[in-house]
Amino acid sequence: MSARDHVDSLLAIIKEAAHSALDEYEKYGTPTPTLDSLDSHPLDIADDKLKLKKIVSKLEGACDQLCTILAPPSHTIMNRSQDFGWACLRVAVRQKFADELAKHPDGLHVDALSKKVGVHPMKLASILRVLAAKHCFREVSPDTFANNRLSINLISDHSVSALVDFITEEGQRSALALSDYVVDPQFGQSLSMSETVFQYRNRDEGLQGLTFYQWLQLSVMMKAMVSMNSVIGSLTALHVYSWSSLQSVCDVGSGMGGFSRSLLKMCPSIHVTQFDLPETLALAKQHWKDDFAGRVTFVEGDFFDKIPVQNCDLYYLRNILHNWTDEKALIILKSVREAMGPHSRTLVHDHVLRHMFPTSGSSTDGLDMAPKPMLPNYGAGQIRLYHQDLTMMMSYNTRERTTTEMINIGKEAGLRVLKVFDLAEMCLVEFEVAEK
Ligand SMILES: C[S@@+](CC[C@H](N)C(=O)[O-])C[C@H]1O[C@@H](n2cnc3c(N)ncnc32)[C@H](O)[C@@H]1O
Repeated sequence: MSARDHVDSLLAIIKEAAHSALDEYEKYGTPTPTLDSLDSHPLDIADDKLKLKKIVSKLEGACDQLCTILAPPSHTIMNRSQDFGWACLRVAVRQKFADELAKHPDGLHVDALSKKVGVHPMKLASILRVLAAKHCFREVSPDTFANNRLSINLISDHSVSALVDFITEEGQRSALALSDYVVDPQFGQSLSMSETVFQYRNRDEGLQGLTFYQWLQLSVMMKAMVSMNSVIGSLTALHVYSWSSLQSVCDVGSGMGGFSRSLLKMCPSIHVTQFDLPETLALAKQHWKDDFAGRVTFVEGDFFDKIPVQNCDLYYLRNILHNWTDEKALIILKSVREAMGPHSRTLVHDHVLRHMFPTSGSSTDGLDMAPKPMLPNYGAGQIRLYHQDLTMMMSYNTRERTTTEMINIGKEAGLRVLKVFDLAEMCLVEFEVAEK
């Protein structure tokens, strides 16, 4: 295929995907918002954005591939090495730019904004222009900026704002240390959870031995996790799996119970047991108070020891296995297997690694595959998945798994796979007991 053929095929994919995205917005009887709009569209807050997410993977992947084919390579490499957007987002969130601009929908000059946010007007303008060039905030007249569809997500009470605060600190610091870490004779070759990039860059601070997980203030991580789950559309799982036929669900490593809460709302006859460590459940209970009284039970325990919640219809594990090594993930699944009755099911809800090439037939590991000439894994259309994989490595010395790897660990634990559901960024793998 020539470059011209590639470009023509990519343009056709982009046109078709862009029109499908417009259709998704317009299904709600409301036009697709422009970038200047400050109103939320019903689709922005819908639980089920799976169709749009799949379309956007295609669109982002195809647009990036098209520009990469046509731009001079040095131009592309330079753009990718010099991306300060994350640092500017961090300042915007910390100094509450969007909160102040929300009081001035027609815009505020940097001289006036500077007095409110405590950043020198010249520096403020440079930071805002980096962001506005990528459509976050808009410059309405010289040096006068206003909020737009993206920047309103940075207002402090928006869940995405907490996520930006979290991601732009720890992740970026570790990423900077990565090139030294990988060649360090001790840390670079280690797969121990106590010798990650995180411990490497804090090695003079007496943190050795403390895992990233232990170090994090539980509440900070939990707040960020709630936002993360909403951004990546975790609640889509409610709409692709048949929950209404279930009566009892054990949420294994339930955290703050974000998923259980939505499940209980959607299915009035379900009873949920939240199983987690005592310290996490103590925090979770503060959030739950008496909500759903009689339909939710809290059980403290350690999934490396035993899950004392027997014979539930379903054991649900969201964001659990990926921060443990294969050896530890196997112990967790064996505990789940022990708790399961002959008709119980287990649902693993995790990110899933997609290779750059098809592994069999027309699909990679049972997942959707991008149309040619796109990379089968959607390339830049799934970049967050590869960043997530790197985050797992830098924080825990673990990684995201392919569906085949998940299925194999399940098999070793005595579970047989029933179905894989592709949720665009994450997936659900449903298991039953292998031998009843
Ligand atoms: C990454 S969070 C996921 C929380 C939740 N499933 C979600 O998706 O929002 C991992 C959870 O596993 C729990 N956890 C960690 N070690 C555990 C253990 N040994 N036994 C039970 N739960 C544990 C943590 O307390 C935390 O709530």
